[in-house]
Amino acid sequence: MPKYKVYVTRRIPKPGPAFLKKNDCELTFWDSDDAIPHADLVNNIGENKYDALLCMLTDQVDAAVMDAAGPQLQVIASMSVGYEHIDLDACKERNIKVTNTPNVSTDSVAECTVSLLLFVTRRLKEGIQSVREGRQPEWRPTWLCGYEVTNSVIGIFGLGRIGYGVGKRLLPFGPKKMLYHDVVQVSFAKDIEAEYCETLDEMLGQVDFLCICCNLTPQTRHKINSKTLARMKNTAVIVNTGRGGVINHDDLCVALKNNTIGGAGLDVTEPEPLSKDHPLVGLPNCVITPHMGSNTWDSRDSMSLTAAQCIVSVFNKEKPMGLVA
Ligand SMILES: O=CC(=O)O
Repeated sequence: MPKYKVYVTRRIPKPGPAFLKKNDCELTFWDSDDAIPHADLVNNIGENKYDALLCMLTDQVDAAVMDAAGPQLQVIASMSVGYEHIDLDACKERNIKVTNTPNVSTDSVAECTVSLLLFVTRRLKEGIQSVREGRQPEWRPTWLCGYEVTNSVIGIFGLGRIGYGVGKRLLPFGPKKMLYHDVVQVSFAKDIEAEYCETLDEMLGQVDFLCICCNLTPQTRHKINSKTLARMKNTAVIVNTGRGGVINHDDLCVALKNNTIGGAGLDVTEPEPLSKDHPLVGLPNCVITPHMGSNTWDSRDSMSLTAAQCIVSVFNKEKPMGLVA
């Protein structure tokens, strides 16, 4: 009989489940590629049935889930970097450990950020559409011109691992300046020649490219809004691979429509998924991808394994590598 029981809220890549099985765990899955509805999670987690919950960023893990699970539940391991979907206070009150999967999606998300940045600034969406719709004119000297990263000012909002990874990748393009804003100044910023801006406002007025790589917290929620957008250059491009909630989407839509900013590349939106009828979707200067920053086999296999390793570390009374709280 396996010693531990783990509830997994989705079908996930094999390395995590394989590791858990090797480490004396029996697994129960929400056997689907779609998210488990909250009511089903509360229902399925069953009192004192599970020692661990392996969840996704789409699962709202609140006190109701924890109470349904009962005191048997030792750890909630999210297969994600973000953990705003987990009620940390409720976990603390119940002495439940929370872990995430840092490091293993840094490269994939940083690569996605740079891809979006280039895609938007070089107006590739409009170019592709013109070909698809048979509107491609003969070569024209002033058609669909964008801006280069070379000699630009890049601003990184949130210089954690991913923000740093973005800076590292953009530095070889030869920007004029690299800036960052975060709650604290960090020493590794010098490796990417990034200067600290104590306030976001100080950074926004200067940047040609704003890369949003921060977490969603009460402090960052809707930090990009009509007021802050008004500080930006009308050619500036915003790329968001952090969390959709950092941007007020109504305000962004107005700014993009009025061309008071240049463009946006959004891998994360509010809400997710975004309806195809959302006003941002049809804008020529807005590229939206469906939260696929970490969609590489390397990242997803490692995220699965890391979440599993965190669970086993908690069982073994060791400090898990992705300990959040
Ligand atoms: O958004 C993705 C993650 O948090 O891992």
